[in-house]
Amino acid sequence: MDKLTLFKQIQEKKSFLCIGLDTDLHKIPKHLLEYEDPIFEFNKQIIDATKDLAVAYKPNTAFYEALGAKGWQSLARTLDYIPNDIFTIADAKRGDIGNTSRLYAQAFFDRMNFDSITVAPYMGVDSVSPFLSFEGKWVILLALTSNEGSQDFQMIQSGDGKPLFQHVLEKSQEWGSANNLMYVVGATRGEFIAEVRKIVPDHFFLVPGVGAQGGSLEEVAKYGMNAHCGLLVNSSRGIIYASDGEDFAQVARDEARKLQAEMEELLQKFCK
Ligand SMILES: O=c1ccn([C@@H]2O[C@H](COP(=O)(O)O)[C@@H](O)[C@H]2O)c(=O)[nH]1
Repeated sequence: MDKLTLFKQIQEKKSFLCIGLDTDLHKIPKHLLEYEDPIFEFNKQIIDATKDLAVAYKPNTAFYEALGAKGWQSLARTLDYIPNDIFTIADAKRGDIGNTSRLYAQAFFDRMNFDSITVAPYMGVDSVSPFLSFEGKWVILLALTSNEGSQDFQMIQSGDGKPLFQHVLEKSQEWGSANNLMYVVGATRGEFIAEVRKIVPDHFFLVPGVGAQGGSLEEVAKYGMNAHCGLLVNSSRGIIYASDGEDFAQVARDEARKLQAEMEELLQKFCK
């Protein structure tokens, strides 16, 4: 999916919501365990209940990989079930020496046909470029993550006074463009979102950290939105585990709807 198509979806749905499918056998409603593939059944019902409110779905691959071959199967079935006009993100945080990265890219882009994958920048250009060579696909590079440990390396200042995340943003612009490269910027890092936006004015950000991690959606939109919205804001647990009863899909919809309604107002206010 290209940038303008993504923006069109955002305009039509009045939403920049990404729903995280962090589906855990221990957290899904007990009655689903009777199904042959409970993970897929859960995802299917969440997708059915929210597909008019979300512009992206983001399965975090760890939740599927942990289940071995069966988990990979549930992931593939889930991906196939997501409507074609909704952007898909493999939150896999990959990156290795070039020939290995190429195989990761083949796995997620050819074998599974995800639109995008999250990639760690730490190993540099040859670890990221193989993902960028896939026409029509996106790399979402970890820039400033939402977790506490982001302080450990991403905030370290080099001799020129710039934090490491700034080097990641600047250097990686030599590798890709706003048409195939997005950045992960955590909602919990509100104070830095404006700075990041100055460095990469046109790129989309994938913003995790609202909901369960406590980041502010209003702040993210105020400091991060650009003329094409430029934001995909993710919520996983806050939506998919809002109820563990038989009503889980309806309650997930209610939570997604609350975020979408807020997003509609924020788009009117800041998307200029
Ligand atoms: O900086 C990052 C990068 C990725 N994540 C992932 O996003 C979701 C967040 O889930 P919530 O339940 O909405 O907190 C999860 O898959 C993380 O692995 C992140 O949180 N921060």
